[in-house]
Amino acid sequence: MSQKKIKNALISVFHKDNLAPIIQELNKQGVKLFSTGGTQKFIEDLNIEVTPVESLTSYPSILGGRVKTLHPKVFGGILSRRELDSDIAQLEEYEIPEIDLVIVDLYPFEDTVASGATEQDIIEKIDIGGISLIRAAAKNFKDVVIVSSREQYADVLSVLQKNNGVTELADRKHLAKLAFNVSSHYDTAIFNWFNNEEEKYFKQSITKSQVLRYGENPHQEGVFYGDLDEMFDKLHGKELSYNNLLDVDAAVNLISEFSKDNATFAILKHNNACGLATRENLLDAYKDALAGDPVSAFGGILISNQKIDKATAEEIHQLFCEVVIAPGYDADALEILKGKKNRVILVQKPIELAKKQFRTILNGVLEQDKDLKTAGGNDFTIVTKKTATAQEIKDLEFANKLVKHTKSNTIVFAKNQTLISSGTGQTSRVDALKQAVVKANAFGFDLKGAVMASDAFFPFPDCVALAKEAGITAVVQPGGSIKDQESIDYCDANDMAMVTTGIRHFRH
Ligand SMILES: NC(=O)c1ncn([C@@H]2O[C@H](COP(=O)(O)O)[C@@H](O)[C@H]2O)c1NC=O
Repeated sequence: MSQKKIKNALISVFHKDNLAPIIQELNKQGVKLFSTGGTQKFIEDLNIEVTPVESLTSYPSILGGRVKTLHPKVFGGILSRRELDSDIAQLEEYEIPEIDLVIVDLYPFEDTVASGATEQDIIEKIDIGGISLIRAAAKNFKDVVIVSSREQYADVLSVLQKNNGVTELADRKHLAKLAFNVSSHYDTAIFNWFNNEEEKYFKQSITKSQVLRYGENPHQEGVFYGDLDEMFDKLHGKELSYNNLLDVDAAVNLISEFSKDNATFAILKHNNACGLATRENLLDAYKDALAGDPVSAFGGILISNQKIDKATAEEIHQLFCEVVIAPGYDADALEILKGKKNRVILVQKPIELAKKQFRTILNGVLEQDKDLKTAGGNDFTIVTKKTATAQEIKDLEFANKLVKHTKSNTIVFAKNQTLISSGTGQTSRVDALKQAVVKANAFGFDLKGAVMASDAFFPFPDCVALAKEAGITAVVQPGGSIKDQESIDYCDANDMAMVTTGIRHFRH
């Protein structure tokens, strides 16, 4: 029979918030309530009759709460198949009541780990009875309703109200699916807490998702697994697409390199910056970022490290751009930016970015630590006779931050805290350099006095020679080539400064 009326319910929840309405509804419908210690007290405080689970099991809660519902009288009532005469006969024989509804909210394992609790506290927050109740009730969804999270209370309440406690098979099966989502997520979190040794296993569980319009191209389906609301407040515009999300990721990672004390604006296309500038004020930072490559900026992703004001918004509004990201917007600035219906406007919340990266390859997954190292001026080793000037050092730092967030092979030219041009994602470093020169020339930039950053070492002195020809006066690179000295000798012979960082920034 697909329709079931609830007669008996077992309620055992850690967080008691939002529980009252559902308890009151069950009471109204004459459902008999069984419950564990704290939950029982909560129900009693509502002046609602409740039977302690101990009087069902004839056992007290023991071992400090480690065993309270783990008993055949509880699990028999949940797992019995109502259509099987032998199961029903056994329930009668052992005086086990059928339990048709189970509400559980598990011990907060993840929050406990995140709080920096001791190992013993964490272990005590591994819920055993609750997870068993969830799995048992979900397995027997044909007869039992399982509510496995506080987030489901509102939906379940409206189903109960609508049908006076009668549930449909489809609803119960859906709740069973949600229950296994909860239990598998919970066990993944526990496993990953243990999974810190040499022998690694890949297990991730993300319970939030967003179906995207399509993937990278319209013929590909796409889904984002994660919680965008945790990172951004979306104030305006259409849904973010798969490609938008990749650009947004690149943008927030790039901008995280720059201190909020100085206004910095970046424009990205296809995950690479095509404009970046740090200035005294945001308007200038935006204008100079745009000047870097106004052609590529069309349809780009814009990100600022400071609140966007009206003057900057007026300039941005002239440009067709897909997404604007900032820590905030002045009210008049926001009104201007909302002037384009589809333009996505995001407020970036101050949350920490993930420290691990995963990507699928072949028939598996690659994992690595995120590239979180950035060399500052103090980490630079000057390897040439000529020292870089104070301004060049600032520009070298700037260019080196940028190179780290650009597809390899890459060469970045910068001057006065502005991206002049870059060569991105080329199969040879020389080609990346040539591309950067062509782009700088195309937009009328004078490379005289500009600096150059390279994501990896120079295997030959050809790059510094081409850079010299273009007008570059100082270079930053990781170093480490067996032929480093040839590039250094070239710089020494040609009045150029070179610094090394010891940190390679490949980005494949
Ligand atoms: N040990 C058991 O048999 C057991 N049965 C239910 N729990 C959990 O106990 C909590 C509720 O406890 P209380 O009602 O006493 O506040 C819930 O998070 C539930 O998942 C148990 N605790 C942990 O394993």
